[in-house]
Amino acid sequence: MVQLFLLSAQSDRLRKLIVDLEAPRFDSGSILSQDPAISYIWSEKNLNADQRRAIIKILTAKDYALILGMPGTGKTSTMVYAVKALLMRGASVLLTSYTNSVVDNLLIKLKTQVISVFTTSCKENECNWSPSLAVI
Ligand SMILES: Nc1ncnc2c1ncn2[C@@H]1O[C@H](COP(=O)(O)OP(=O)(O)OP(=O)(O)O)[C@@H](O)[C@H]1O
Repeated sequence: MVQLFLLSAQSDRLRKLIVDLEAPRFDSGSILSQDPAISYIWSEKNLNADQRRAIIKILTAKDYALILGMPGTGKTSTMVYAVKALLMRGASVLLTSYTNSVVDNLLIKLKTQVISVFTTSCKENECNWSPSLAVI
């Protein structure tokens, strides 16, 4: 919150987004890049076209991305693959929600999906558990 009141370029940008409701920006150039996270999303067969497009938006967001969908349309599943793609990039991910049950559902799905990302950092039976995923 205090960031909004500071005199810096970053705070100025935050004020434009939050107070002036300026539209968020997306990096259209990186869609064609060699980013493994984007390649992974293009190749993931369990995603439909809308889910894939939503995750590409998340991965190319310069400010933020909002995903909107009717109940049961696959938002939670989309977030699982988005989190996996972000972790591939080495990003830190904070999961939070208005209700505990939404976070619980996400974690149940992440349990089967994200473990493989964590285990890639295992060497000789010693795992370096990454603190990249935080849950509130
Ligand atoms: N691409 C897909 N192909 C087939 N089934 C899918 C796909 N995406 C999601 N589903 C299935 O659709 C159902 C609803 O998905 P999900 O829970 O992700 O939706 P949601 O939008 O988060 O739902 P809610 O709004 O109720 O929280 C689940 O059974 C999920 O496995």
